[in-house]
Amino acid sequence: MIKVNNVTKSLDRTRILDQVNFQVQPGTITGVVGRNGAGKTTLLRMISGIIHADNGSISVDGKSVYREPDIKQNIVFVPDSTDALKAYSVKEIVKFYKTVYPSFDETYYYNLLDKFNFKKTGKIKQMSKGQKALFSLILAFATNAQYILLDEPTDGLDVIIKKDILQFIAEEVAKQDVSVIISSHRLDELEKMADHIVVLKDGTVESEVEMEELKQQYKKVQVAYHDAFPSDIQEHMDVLSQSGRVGVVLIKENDEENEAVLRQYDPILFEELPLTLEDVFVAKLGGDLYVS
Ligand SMILES: Nc1ncnc2c1ncn2[C@@H]1O[C@H](COP(=O)(O)OP(=O)(O)OP(=O)(O)O)[C@@H](O)[C@H]1O
Repeated sequence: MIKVNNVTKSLDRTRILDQVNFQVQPGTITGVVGRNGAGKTTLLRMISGIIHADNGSISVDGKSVYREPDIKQNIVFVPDSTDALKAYSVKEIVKFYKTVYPSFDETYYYNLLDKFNFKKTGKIKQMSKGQKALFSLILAFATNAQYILLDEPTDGLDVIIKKDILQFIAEEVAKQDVSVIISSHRLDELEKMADHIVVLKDGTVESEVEMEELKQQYKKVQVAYHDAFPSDIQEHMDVLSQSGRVGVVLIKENDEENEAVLRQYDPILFEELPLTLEDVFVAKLGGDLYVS
C-alpha cells in the first residue's frame, strides 16, 4: 500500500502541494485528476522518491522511499516525456533497466514488443510519439514492480493509440498484481478504469471518490413535462441540464422525497440515464470541470 500522509512541498518558495493525504490499495488503479499545474507531476515524483517532501511522509509497503531506497525496485515512474530514453536502443534499455529492476522480465518485454509490432532493433528516438508512449508502458510493466506511476500517459495522443494504451493498462492490471497511479486532466478517461479517484486542486486533495460507491450513491434521471419545466425542481435538486420542457437531474439513490417532487407534475418521460463521474463533479463540486 502507498500512504501519502500530510505531504507538503514548495518549489522556488511557492507552495505546490499542501497537506496532501491519500492511500493507494494493492491491485487497484488510482486516478489523480487535476488541471495543468495542480501538482500531479510533483506528487508522483515525490512518491517515486525523485524529490523529497518538505513535510509529511510517504510510505510504500510501510517503507520510506527516502530512508529505505530498496523499495524503489518496487516502484516505477513513467514521466510524460520519453526524453530520458531516447539515447537507448530497444535492446540497450533492457540492460539499464535490469540494473535498477532485478526482476525485469525480458520474455514478457519481447513478447509485448512483438504483439504491438515494434522492431527489436533500433533506437527509441526513432519511434513515433504514440509508439514511445506505448513502449514506455511496456517497459514499466516488464519491471515487475508492484507500483507503477504514470504521468499523463495519453496526453497528446490520437484516439486510437489512446484507446490501445488505456486498454493495455486495464488488461495488465487485471493480469498482474500491480497498483497503478495515473495522473490526468481527463476525468472522462479515468472514470472508465480507475477504482479510486483523487482530485487535486491548487495543491490540495479537493475530493476523493470510490467509483463503486459513487455509482451506488447517485442516479441521473431525464424528465420531460407537458408544460414548462417546473421551477421548484431546481430548488430541490441538482439540475445538470435543462432545455425547454426536458431536464436532466442528479438525485441520490433511494431519494424518495425528490423522486416524488419530480413525479408530482406527471412527467411524460422519466428515464434513468448512465451516470458519469463528470455529472457528480459538476453538480457537487461547483461545476468545476477537469475535462479539456
Ligand atoms: N522545478 C520547479 N520549480 C518551481 N516551480 C515548479 C517546478 N516544477 C513545477 N513547478 C510548479 O509547480 C506547479 C505544479 O506543477 P506540476 O508539474 O506538478 O503540475 P501538474 O499538475 O503535473 O501540471 P501539468 O498537467 O501541467 O503537467 C506548477 O505551478 C509549476 O509551475
